[in-house]
Amino acid sequence: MTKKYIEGFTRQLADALKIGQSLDLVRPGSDIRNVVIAGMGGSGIGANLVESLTFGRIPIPITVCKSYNIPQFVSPHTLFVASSYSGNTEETVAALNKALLKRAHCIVIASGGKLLEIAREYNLFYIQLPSGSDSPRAMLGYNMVSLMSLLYHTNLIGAAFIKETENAIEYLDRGEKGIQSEAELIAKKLKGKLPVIYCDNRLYAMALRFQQQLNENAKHIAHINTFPEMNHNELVGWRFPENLMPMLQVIYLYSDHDHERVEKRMEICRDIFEKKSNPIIDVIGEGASLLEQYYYLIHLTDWISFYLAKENGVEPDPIESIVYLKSELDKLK
Ligand SMILES: O=P(O)(O)OC[C@H]1O[C@](O)(CO)[C@@H](O)[C@@H]1O
Repeated sequence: MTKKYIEGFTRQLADALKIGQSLDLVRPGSDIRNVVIAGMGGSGIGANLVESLTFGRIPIPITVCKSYNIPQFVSPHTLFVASSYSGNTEETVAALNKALLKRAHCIVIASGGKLLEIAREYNLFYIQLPSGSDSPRAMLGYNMVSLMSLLYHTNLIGAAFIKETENAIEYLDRGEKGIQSEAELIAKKLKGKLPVIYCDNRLYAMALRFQQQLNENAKHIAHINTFPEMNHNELVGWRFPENLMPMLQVIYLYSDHDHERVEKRMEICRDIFEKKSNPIIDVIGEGASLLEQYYYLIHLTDWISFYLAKENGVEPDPIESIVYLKSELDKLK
């Protein structure tokens, strides 16, 4: 993911809002009983983030689908969104085809490819994203805002996300320099270490985005887990292998929506982790609402992955191992 996309994150959000506001979606009606969003990698993470942001706030379940298969419950009462920037990712295309067979209410988000062909063939509603990027992970702003716009136009969420996105754009633009310097400092601390990202379960999708960006941009392995679940298992594993302990670098991600008991748990565990490894890096979401804090954390952690790529002496854009994997898979078709 090239630098210009990280720099352009707020412009992307602003553009995505315009696209979202101009949608002329025929409402599926009140018979929608669940939402399923299919997407992989850089296009799937937007679904995780939106699912997490809406958790406890919308009356029907959202399920994220990251495979060739779809849940058995998909039916004409399902709002099924197939999201793939290229429109050609085989798992997402397969999932959409299965949802069509189940007569789900299908919608496509893509810049082109097979998904748009299917959308046109079946007369599905679609959001066409601007083409030109070869990194779907760089289009997260479009992806998230498109998904929230769809939920808004189908009456599943209110309009608050629009104002919150506008607030975040202003806040991030004002704080850009500070965000970059903080990211650079954190990246230096991560060099040569295994990042272990912990947070409240509420921020799971955010930790996943951070992990994926470290993987693809910095070519760096990372581990994530959430509180309180990790207190019931992983905590006990903080003993072996002994020679790995000094290489672990714990990063705590925070939002002000973290559960108060989780905050206490994280503080008790701080001592345990710091005795075994390095002082914990605290990364705190800034902004008034959870969505604003998510945008802040996305932007900051994108920059961390960019600076860690620099520290590692690699280009953030290419994903050679994935290209190799896909070419090998193609031979087996
Ligand atoms: O958004 P798309 O085009 O479906 O791509 C999904 C994922 O597939 C890849 O293009 C390759 O696996 C990733 O870079 C990307 O995150």
